[in-house]
Amino acid sequence: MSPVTSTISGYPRIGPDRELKRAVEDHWAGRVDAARLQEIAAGLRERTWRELSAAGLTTVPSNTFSLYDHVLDTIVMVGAIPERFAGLAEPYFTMARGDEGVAPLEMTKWFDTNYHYLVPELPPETRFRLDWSKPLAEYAQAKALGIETRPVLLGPLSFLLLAKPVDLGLLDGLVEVYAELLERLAAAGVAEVQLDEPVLAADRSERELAALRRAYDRLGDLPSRPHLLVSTYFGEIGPALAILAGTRVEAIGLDFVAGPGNLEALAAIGGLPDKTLVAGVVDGRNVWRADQTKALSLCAALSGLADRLVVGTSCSLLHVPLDLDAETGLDPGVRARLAFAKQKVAEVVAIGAALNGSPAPAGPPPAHPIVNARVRARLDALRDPATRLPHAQRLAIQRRSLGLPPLATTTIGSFPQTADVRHARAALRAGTVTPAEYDDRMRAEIARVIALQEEIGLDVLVHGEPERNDMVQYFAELLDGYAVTEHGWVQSYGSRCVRPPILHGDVSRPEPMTVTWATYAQSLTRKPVKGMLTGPVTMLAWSFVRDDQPLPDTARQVALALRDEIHDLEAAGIQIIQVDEPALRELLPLRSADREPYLAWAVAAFRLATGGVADRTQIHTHMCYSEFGEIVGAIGDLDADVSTVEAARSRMELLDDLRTSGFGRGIGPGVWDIHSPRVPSTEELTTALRRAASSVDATLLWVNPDCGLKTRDYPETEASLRNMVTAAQRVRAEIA
Ligand SMILES: Nc1nc2c(c(=O)[nH]1)N[C@@H](CNc1ccc(C(=O)N[C@@H](CCC(=O)N[C@@H](CCC(=O)N[C@@H](CCC(=O)O)C(=O)O)C(=O)O)C(=O)O)cc1)CN2
Ligand code: MET
Ligand SMILES: [Zn+2]
Repeated sequence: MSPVTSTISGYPRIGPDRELKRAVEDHWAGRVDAARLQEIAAGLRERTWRELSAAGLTTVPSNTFSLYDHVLDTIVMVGAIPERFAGLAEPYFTMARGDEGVAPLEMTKWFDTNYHYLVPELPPETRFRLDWSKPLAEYAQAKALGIETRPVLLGPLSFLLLAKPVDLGLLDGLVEVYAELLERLAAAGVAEVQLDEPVLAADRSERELAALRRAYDRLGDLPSRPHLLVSTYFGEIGPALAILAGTRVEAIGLDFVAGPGNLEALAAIGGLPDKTLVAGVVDGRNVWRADQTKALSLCAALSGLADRLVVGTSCSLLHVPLDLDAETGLDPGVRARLAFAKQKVAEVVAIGAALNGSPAPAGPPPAHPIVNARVRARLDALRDPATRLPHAQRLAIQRRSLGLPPLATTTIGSFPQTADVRHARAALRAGTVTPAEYDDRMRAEIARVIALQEEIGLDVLVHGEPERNDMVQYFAELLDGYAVTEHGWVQSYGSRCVRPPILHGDVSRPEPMTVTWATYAQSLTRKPVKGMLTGPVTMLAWSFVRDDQPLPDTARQVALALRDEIHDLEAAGIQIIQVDEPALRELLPLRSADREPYLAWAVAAFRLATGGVADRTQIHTHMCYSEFGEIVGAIGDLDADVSTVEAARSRMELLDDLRTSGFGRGIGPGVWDIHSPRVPSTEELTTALRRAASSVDATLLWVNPDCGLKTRDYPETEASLRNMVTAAQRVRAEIA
């Protein structure tokens, strides 16, 4: 058999010090021109290719870089820029962010990750046209450096199925654009192209599978084209495997981490005797070092199931931080078990070398996770922890004690994270301000935010979350069993990044985490101030989690810590407590058969956290994503009194889902999209509220933005909130 080779399917784009974030944001602010931005981007790409090729990978990918998002790049590549952006100075960034006159494209989660992509808009009359400048330029740039690369493209079926509306009738036209692209890339010297088809990890209809066959039969039959690698990731490929095996594509990429069943599936079709298998054995989604023994025996089994074997990552390394070497503050016992992107590349190379006869690399040291016997005993004892009255009765009690108007106005929690606030935190880290001085600055910020909300006339206030670097990291820093990184940034959307904490042991709460901030804020106003917490599912979804115990067990530990926090907030006089679960939808399994058990433990964890409060305490939750319909039942099962949800970018589609499900609880459909600096007018907010009030009872309807305001600036935030309060007053008067 031919020697085993190695590759990866993608790499972080943001740079070791988030250079891309800074360059792009400086460009938006007018401080960096387009040419300089391209130069910085080219420098980052060069660095990546040199690093990957020096690490010893057999093939290095290109076109995995993006200034904002690779789906947006694909929209440009196939000429699917919607009419309203034509003729603008910078259609690319305007599609992503919108501007005063133009609404941006909808943004949503990339499968079950915390990465967000822009949703292609494909009206039926769409005519695709090739713009191959980006993949070609990146290939040529690498080639000029002496590095031969494999351009990575989002495959045509995934592009269509991620679009709105989904119209398979557009497939043939789209495939012709890909055909033209492949022919041109071949002429430019490209030997192999990777086409990503992650949609194959989710359930697909017969029609969609037929479309897959048609697309790859056509591309496979092209007389002059590069070799084709069709990659799937984030799960098991299912019936699409036999279809792809029957086409002329030369290679198939499978994820053996999220999709262990892919091994059996391969065996069941008799392997890929005439194809290359790119085996995703190193986890691209988590930060634990690979178990080399396991990986080697898996690869040994796989090598009998294909003509050639390539060792790879389970998916793009976009989802893990760049380099563990940058971390100096981690506990050595935890650190010794970690691998970030750079280290994972080395693992891929080492596994490949071992399969070719080099000595096998050492595996990670054994784990000794923190075990907290008290937490385990308490969880065992808490069997049915919910003690509340049915929600309709609770709402009546809360209505009397809170005395809120119909269409009550509120916000989702965070107010703009000003440069001042971030500087203060940076100064605390650097030791140039003391913890007491830092606390004073945060209190001053909270006082300012409370006064502003009073003045604008909001009904339910928030403290603004200035003390939180991030809604997950903040809690991870205060909980035992979690570690945080200094430089472990991962792109979430566009220029926005997060440092997912690492949950490595049993979780417990040494002391209250939010009570002093919440009670300080409440002391400044007679209006109710919401306590603000991050829910158990989101605390897991946006962290790297231990893989030595089932996720539901870990969720219960986090939930217990939150339950204690909620108890303390209630005891301190906080009447409304919001437990954010923006990631509830994100973790929904891609295959429908796995959804019910997931939703059961996710809902149980939320209820464990929130089910211990008195009936007069109002529990809110918040979620931000579209495609709310799929989980509307589970949202009811959470048994929160009020749910505020994202709705603006998807034009309030969720109201229809709610009407048909008989929701019956408080609901705040977000009336404006906070991902864009655009200020919504009073008129458009009024229209949105009228529409909402026509499907939801006014006493159940809340008025709020789509999500927290931390990424916005003050001028647009104030203007938008004022318009929102005016719109709420108008519609209140109309229905009175
Ligand atoms: N974890 C997570 N996932 C999420 C969300 C979320 O809020 N959190 N929201 C949804 C949308 N995703 C988002 C992801 C990131 C951000 C975001 O604002 N990120 C910030 C960083 C937030 C942060 O960690 N801030 C730190 C560090 C800030 C920083 O960059 N400091 C400078 C120094 C700054 C100074 O001196 O002024 C530095 O370290 O170099 C802090 O405030 O302490 C950013 O990219 O700019 C927003 C939304 C879905 N997923
Ligand atoms: C991504 S959901 C954000 C919820 C959080 N309370 C905030 O307002 O920032
Ligand atoms: Zn949100």
